[in-house]
Amino acid sequence: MKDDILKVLLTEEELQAKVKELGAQITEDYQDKKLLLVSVLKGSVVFMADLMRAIDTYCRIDFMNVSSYGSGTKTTGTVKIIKDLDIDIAGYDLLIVEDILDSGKTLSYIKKILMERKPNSIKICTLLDKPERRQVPDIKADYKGFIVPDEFVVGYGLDYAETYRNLPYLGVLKPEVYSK
Ligand SMILES: O=P(O)(O)OC[C@H]1O[C@H](OP(=O)(O)OP(=O)(O)O)[C@H](O)[C@@H]1O
Ligand SMILES: Nc1nc2[nH]cnc2c(=O)[nH]1
Ligand SMILES: [Mg+2]
Repeated sequence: MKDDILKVLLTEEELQAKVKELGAQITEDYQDKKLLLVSVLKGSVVFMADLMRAIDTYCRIDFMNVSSYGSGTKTTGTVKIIKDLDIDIAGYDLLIVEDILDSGKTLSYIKKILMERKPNSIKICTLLDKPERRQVPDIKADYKGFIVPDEFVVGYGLDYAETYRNLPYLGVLKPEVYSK
């Protein structure tokens, strides 16, 4: 698997340090709130698992599965709900946890449908932001780890054709991997 990586963009240490920083900020901001962390499957699970342990205040967690990329590297533009939340979110302070904000279609769709359910507040925490590829201009992250260049990145939860999610770092694949 390592042989498929062209370059490492963010090391395991850099990722872990940033997650600690984000967790500390969220801990401070949500002291007197009813925090519900909403992880968007599957990409955000690795970040979510680390982030929730870096947060030192009361919180609950829930998961939603939405998919728009299929097995390719380009958004299909259509976001589908595959699994909805279990919890009724009325009265909660939601923090949507995402691995990457790219075209913005996934997060703008999720934010819109969750706002209709009248939570107390909704904010977005994304580990990665790829602003050069944005198609929905008004979607912004309230907490952001790193800005990444316009390249398809894998690892730390992010996949190519459902593979590479288990890499502990973030990297870019060699071009020949896509023609396999
Ligand atoms: O800003 P966007 O262009 O919408 O892209 C971001 C979304 O794309 C990926 O999910 P994907 O739909 O590939 O599913 P996955 O999380 O299961 O990999 C990623 O995890 C984000 O959720
Ligand atoms: N794996 C992966 N999924 C994405 N979804 C949106 N952008 C990306 C990306 O750069 N990599
Ligand atoms: Mg995702």
